[in-house]
Order: sequence, then C-alpha cells, then structure tokens
Amino acid sequence: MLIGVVGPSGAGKDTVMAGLRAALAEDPRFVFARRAITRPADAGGEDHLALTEAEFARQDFALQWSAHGLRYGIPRSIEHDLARGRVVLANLSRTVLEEAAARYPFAVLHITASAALRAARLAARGREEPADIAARLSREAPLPPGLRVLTVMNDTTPEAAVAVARNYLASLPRA
Ligand SMILES: Nc1ncnc2c1ncn2[C@@H]1O[C@H](COP(=O)(O)OP(=O)(O)OP(=O)(O)O)[C@@H](O)[C@H]1O
Ligand SMILES: O=P(O)(O)OC[C@H]1O[C@H](OP(=O)(O)O)[C@H](O)[C@@H]1O
Repeated sequence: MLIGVVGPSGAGKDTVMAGLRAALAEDPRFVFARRAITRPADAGGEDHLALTEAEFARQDFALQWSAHGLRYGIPRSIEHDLARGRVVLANLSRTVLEEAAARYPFAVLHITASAALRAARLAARGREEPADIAARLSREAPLPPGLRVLTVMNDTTPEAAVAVARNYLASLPRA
C-alpha cells in the first residue's frame, strides 16, 4: 500500500516522516520513497535526489507534480516495493491524491497544524525567503473526498505526532 503524506507547508510532514523512519528502521515492511526535486541538494530538509529541469524532464516517474516553482517526482521503484507487499510512504502533493488512489492501493496521512504555528515554524526553518514563505502559507489544496485519510494535528511535540501516525500505520490492512 502507498501512503501519501500530505498537508500544508510547515505542518511537519518531513519531521513526522523522519520520526517514522527512525521508529520503523528495523521493520522491513516499511519503505520511504526518496523524492526527486529540482531543488539544490544542499537546500536543507529531506535527503532528495537533486535534478536540473532537463534531467527531471528525461525521467519516468510514478507520480510527479509542480509546486512552489519546483518539480517533484516519486521514483518508479516504488511500484516494485508495492508489488512485494511493502508499505511505501511518500511525501506527496495534495494535488496528486486522486491519481495516486486510482493507480495504487492507497491511504493518506494528513499532517496539519494551525496557521500561526506553521508561520512560526517556516520562519524559524529559514529554508525559503519571506515572500516564498508567505506564498506557502496561503497555498490551499483541499483533500479530495472518498479517500482513506488519517489527520494528525502536529501541534504539540513531534514525538506525539509520530506516535499517532505510527498507530495508524499499524492499523492498516496487510497487503
Ligand atoms: N511538533 C513540532 N514542534 C515544533 N517544531 C516542529 C514540529 N514539527 C515540525 N517542526 C518544525 O517546523 C518546521 C517545518 O517542519 P517540516 O519541514 O517537517 O514541515 P513540512 O510540512 O515538511 O513543510 P514543507 O511542506 O514546507 O516542506 C521544521 O523546522 C521542523 O523542525
Ligand atoms: O501544497 P501541496 O500541493 O499539497 O504540496 C506541494 C509541495 O509542497 C511540499 O513540498 P516541499 O517539501 O515543501 O518543497 C509537498 O511535499 C509538495 O511537494
């Protein structure tokens, strides 16, 4: 099953995924997709595959989208993992959820937090310039209806959010 980790900028998707990755490191059932992004490798945050626009255009991805002036792709290799019954976690855009659900066994892990907390977190993170942060905070993308969704309110500690997300993963049907 593919788990799309989504939510507004600053909610804590990367943070919760990093916590899950550490918590599930010994469990071979779980795989974390490495994204390709047209963002420099040293920009901070996740360990992504940094591609130029030209390199990105030549790749064949399982899922891809554009946001924040960047291109994002999920590698085809997830299909091999899914075929072997793995649970694949991937940080996705909310705009590709219907496509993902149409193509793969799929559930959503929706990470969110209040607008005030997200604003403070993005400012403290410092990965983007203030104008980009403002654009990120105002970006809205509703979740499509009819999907299996767990919403995690990441408004206390990262550990608490990771624990809720981990319980959700444990509750999912085995492939
Ligand atoms: N529960 C929390 N308490 C305090 N700080 C947090 C918490 N969760 C995340 N953060 C911090 O908030 C910032 C944003 O988190 P993160 O990068 O994980 O968000 P994101 O949803 O992946 O955002 P984006 O979509 O912009 O990449 C990071 O600096 C992170 O360390
Ligand atoms: O707003 P939506 O479309 O859900 O997400 C748009 C993009 O923003 C985030 O990327 P980043 O890691 O913050 O660059 C998401 O992971 C996604 O790639």
